[in-house]
Amino acid sequence: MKLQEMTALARRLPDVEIKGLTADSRAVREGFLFAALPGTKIDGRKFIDDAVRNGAAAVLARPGTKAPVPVLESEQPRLTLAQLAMMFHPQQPRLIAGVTGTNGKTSVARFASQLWSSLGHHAGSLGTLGAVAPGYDYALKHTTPDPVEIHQVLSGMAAVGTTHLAMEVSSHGLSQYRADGVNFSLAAFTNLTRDHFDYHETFEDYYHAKRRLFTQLLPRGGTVVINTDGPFAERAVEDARAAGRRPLTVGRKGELLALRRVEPGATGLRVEVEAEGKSYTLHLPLVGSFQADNALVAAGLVIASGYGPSLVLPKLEQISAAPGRMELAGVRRFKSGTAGIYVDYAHTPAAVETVLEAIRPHTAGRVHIVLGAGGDRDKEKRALMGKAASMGADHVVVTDDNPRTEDPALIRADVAKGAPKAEVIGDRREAILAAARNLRPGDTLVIAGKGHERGQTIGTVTFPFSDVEVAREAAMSDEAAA
Ligand SMILES: CC(=O)N[C@H]1[C@@H](OP(=O)(O)OP(=O)(O)OC[C@H]2O[C@@H](n3ccc(=O)[nH]c3=O)[C@H](O)[C@@H]2O)O[C@H](CO)[C@@H](O)[C@@H]1O[C@H](C)C(=O)N[C@@H](C)C(=O)N[C@H](CCC(=O)O)C(=O)O
Ligand SMILES: Nc1ncnc2c1ncn2[C@@H]1O[C@H](COP(=O)(O)OP(=O)(O)OP(=O)(O)O)[C@@H](O)[C@H]1O
Ligand SMILES: N[C@H](CCC[C@H](N)C(=O)O)C(=O)O
Ligand SMILES: [Mg+2]
Repeated sequence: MKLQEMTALARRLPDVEIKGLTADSRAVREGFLFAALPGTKIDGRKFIDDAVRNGAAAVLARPGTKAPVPVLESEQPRLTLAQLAMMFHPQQPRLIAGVTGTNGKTSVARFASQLWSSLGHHAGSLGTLGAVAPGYDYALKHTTPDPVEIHQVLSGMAAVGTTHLAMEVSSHGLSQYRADGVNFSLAAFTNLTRDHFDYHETFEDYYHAKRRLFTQLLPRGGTVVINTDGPFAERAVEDARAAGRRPLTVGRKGELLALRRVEPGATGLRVEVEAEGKSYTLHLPLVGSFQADNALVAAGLVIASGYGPSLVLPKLEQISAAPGRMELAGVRRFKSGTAGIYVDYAHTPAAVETVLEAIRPHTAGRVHIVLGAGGDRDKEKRALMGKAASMGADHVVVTDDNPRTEDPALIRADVAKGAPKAEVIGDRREAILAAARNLRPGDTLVIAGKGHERGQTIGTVTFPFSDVEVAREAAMSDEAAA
């Protein structure tokens, strides 16, 4: 495509044919535009020469940058890259709902996609679990990938016929303009609690990044579904309205969908929801009362896409949880009862607290938790996660999550600061097996932090590892021994 057709910023440049886009000099091929971005670790302009050697035909960079090929100057190169990527891959599913918030994005995206499918649409989701739709399955390294990958994926999904897409938009993604070229028709905000304070300096910064989705990326007049039950819900409603967007609330104080009651039962949640003056009693096949909040946000999105509550709400009775979210991965069987082993992706203090609260009604005996915290991420959340674990569980085992390039023992020590009575077992498999051995009839074990992940990153290498598989092993070895 001609650079001049892609952006007005190119009007004074020689007319260059662009064959591809990338922000990574190592991925540049003949005829590519290389975006030299100011990074968090290093200035991308250092790689201009490498990019040109690899065949770059043009460079996108801040004004004043020198290069041996034409330079497309932009004050906001990340934003411009997103716009170029959108021009380069113009096809997108017809209806895209962006979902943001600290916890619950993946769950909401999966639920909304399932609801649209049950209404007969070719629907999909994009986020932590990859980009998935009928005929399309693509793994992603990030919850919200870089704009070039986003637009490749969106056009791929549109090409297989996807019309309805629920897409997670992380705060990193929002502050780095990764999703600024996406044509959002709807947005959702789940909640805002502590995470990523290694990246965002304050709660205020973190919230400002999140709200970009519904004050800037969502077009004026667009609808944003807001869960009323988190600390930033009221501000989100006010800010959406002030920016000319239309907030629709769901939750205990919701106006569109009012959650009147949630009762955890043996086979799921019994919930009562009021909509348009009518009351619905529904059985959701989900574990964890927080899933009722996520289910209502998803239902809100689908209603906002043009369906009545009486059609949408009953469809919630058929939804299934995303893998690794309160997933019953194994059951230890005893002569006098059972003990369930759940795998959950709780990796923030609020998620640990929520999950332990949610599991208590399913537990006649003691609640056990195995958890760690990721390396090269928010350090301050670690002791808070430990504290939430020691407050909500009767027995805590602190172990490794993804240590990445940090010393695992120091991460464990940080978590244990909040849980001084915890057992500490570094090896994650050993920690899970030890906690499972401790179970008695009526107990439950929550293995927190890694959910669906299929690997453990130690240093810069990712080794195969699955909490679900180890949980099964823990339960099966027991059956064999019985
Ligand atoms: C902190 C952060 O978000 N960093 C992301 C950011 O990197 P950066 O721009 O800061 O990169 P940098 O290392 O300073 O390098 C600067 C530039 O030089 C380029 N470069 C570098 C080396 C080279 O040889 N040639 C070259 O061109 C890089 O491609 C980059 O454009 O942009 C990169 C390209 O999009 C991302 O891969 C990278 O994600 C890092 C690896 C990461 O771990 N990100 C996580 C924290 C993340 O984004 N998580 C969110 C949130 C998940 C959640 O909801 O919990 C997510 O959406 O997944
Ligand atoms: N509505 C909620 N309120 C509080 N905690 C929640 C909620 N929904 C999910 N959680 C907790 O957060 C964990 C992660 O859920 P989910 O994967 O849906 O969130 P996410 O926002 O996509 O996370 P990520 O930021 O990693 O993409 C769950 O396993 C659960 O422990
Ligand atoms: N998307 C989240 C995932 C955290 C999962 C946890 N297992 C960890 O490694 O910290 C992040 O990048 O912060
Ligand atoms: Mg997610």
